[in-house]
Amino acid sequence: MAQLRKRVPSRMTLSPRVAQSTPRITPGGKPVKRKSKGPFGGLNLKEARIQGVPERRSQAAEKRPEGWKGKRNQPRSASEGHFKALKMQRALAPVSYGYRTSVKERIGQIESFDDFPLLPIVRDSIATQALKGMEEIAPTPIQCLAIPALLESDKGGGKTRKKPIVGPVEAKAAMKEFLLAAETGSGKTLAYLLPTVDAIKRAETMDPDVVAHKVALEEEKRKQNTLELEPPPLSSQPHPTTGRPRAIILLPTSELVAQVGALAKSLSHTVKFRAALVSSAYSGRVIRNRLFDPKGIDILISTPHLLASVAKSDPNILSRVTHLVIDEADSLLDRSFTPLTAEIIDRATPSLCQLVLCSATIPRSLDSFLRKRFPDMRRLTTPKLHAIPRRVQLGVVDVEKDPYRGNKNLACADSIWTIGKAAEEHTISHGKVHKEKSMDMKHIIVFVNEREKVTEVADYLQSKGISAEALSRDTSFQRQSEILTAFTSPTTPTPATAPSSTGDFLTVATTSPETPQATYIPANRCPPTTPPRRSLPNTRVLVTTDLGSRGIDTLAVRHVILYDIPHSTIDFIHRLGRTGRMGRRGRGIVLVGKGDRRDVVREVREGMYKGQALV
Ligand SMILES: Nc1ncnc2c1ncn2[C@@H]1O[C@H](COP(=O)(O)OP(=O)(O)OP(=O)(O)O)[C@@H](O)[C@H]1O
Repeated sequence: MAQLRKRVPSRMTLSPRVAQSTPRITPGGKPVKRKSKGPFGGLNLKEARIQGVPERRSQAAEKRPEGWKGKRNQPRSASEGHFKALKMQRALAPVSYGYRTSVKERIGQIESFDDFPLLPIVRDSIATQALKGMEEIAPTPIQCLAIPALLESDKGGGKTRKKPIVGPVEAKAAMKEFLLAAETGSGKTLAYLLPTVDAIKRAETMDPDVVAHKVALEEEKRKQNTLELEPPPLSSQPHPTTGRPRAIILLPTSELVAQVGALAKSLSHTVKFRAALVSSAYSGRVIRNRLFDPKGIDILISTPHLLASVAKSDPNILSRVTHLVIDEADSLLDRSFTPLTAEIIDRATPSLCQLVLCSATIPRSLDSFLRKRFPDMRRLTTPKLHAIPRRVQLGVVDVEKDPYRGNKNLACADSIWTIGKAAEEHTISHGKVHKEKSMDMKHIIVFVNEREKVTEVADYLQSKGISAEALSRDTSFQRQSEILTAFTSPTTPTPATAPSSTGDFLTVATTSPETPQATYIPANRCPPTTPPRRSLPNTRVLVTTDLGSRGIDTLAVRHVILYDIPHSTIDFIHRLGRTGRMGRRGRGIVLVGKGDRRDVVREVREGMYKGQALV
């Protein structure tokens, strides 16, 4: 037995080679793979290779959010991850969630315009001029961010830029650059205008030329009074700012020049500065008289086209500019405008103290242009940038379904009739007399993608008894101003008195993520098909292209119809931004037909419902 034990080793004894790896080469000379599967696959291993149990993650990995797939594949903003169709287009530059949160906290600390170190005369003019007639005035988020930053930079604070990266001329050492970006209708104009006016007024007392001119004027006046001579024309010398403004505001269209110009003029009545507006809407003589008024100009408001052509014949026009504002910067720095705008910036740079760009959207192309050209630019963006406010609801009309069967014009007319009739019923149900009906006048903007379509759609709507106007580049400036006046004066009820969000919108389904493709249920009445025997007396419609989507302060507009699906989220934001301005409610209706990107519409709608920034 003892002998037997010696010859047969115990079955419980491990092989002395257990820790050695399997011979790598077979007798035939081929490499051998260790079998890891099978019932004995896990035996005789130095490490337990247990499958299905996650390895311990590194400290850095533990900090990363769930579902992290590497930096490149991650959404760069909080909302980006939810959009699939929109991600294909990716039109907008992302703004991080962390930045939005930190800005929100900063904004929360400011409650009143009194919190800004504005000159008292400028501060008082906000209530008496700029926001006349409004009760309980408070700064909006972009005003909370921009006004203190721009004022501080004028006093010498903040980052400065030494030299331009691109451009022929060397920059003055103290030039500071800002990008103001905030939702549509959020008061960006005042956000840059108030600090600019403030800076102009402060500089006035320090400009030696202006001081000398003032002294000369007073001297002349004194002489006239004492000698009692026949009054000669006052000072033969024009003001130092004649033809050489201190501040310039650039806007893409004549309509916007008129709009911003009106605001600047209203402030000038109390703050006492000279604002001049020039655009192609005015004759050559008017432009010349305004630019070379012997009393001088403090702020010039113009389009880049006009200013560039003036600068060609009179380069001095840009020689004293200390403040340059490029409003609607996403348009003025797009492919078509950039050469003109960039040339103006370059020529003004030697004297510039402050360059301010302002926009409701930061397209990716603008983002990369700015990073290259103005790497030190300070970005002031609001927490809700690129989000369409939740108070704007979006309904979808399926044009392919009955009764439209692919007829978009018919669907558009029927939507307008529904809105108009609902308003009429609302007026009647509230027992208003005929005279007061004008109070409930509905202003609707219909957006089309192509200029050629503007007149066609307007004509069709007119044939259906709807008061529709076409507004395009072909419309004369005079006519454009007349049409726009009706849409820009705030005749619609204020939010406090506005009808309920469901009361006057009978047939278009409201925004809900559960029914993103909600179908338009036509009203019981048929839309008019014969020449208009009926008409909508309380409804005015404007049919336009992108021309009417930028910057126009259409306070009276409660409804926007997207006849065509906008080409990008940028256009969605600007077009829907014509309604729901400054805290008002608004409705959008999008007409979806054959071949239209329903997935894009669905995602925009979902994003709006959740209050997310679009991508
Ligand atoms: N602090 C404020 N309180 C109330 N209303 C304000 C305030 N600031 C501006 N507004 C009003 O808000 C409206 C929209 O302002 P503004 O045209 O400057 O918006 P915006 O942000 O430039 O819009 P868009 O991006 O469409 O150009 C104007 O009628 C303006 O008078």
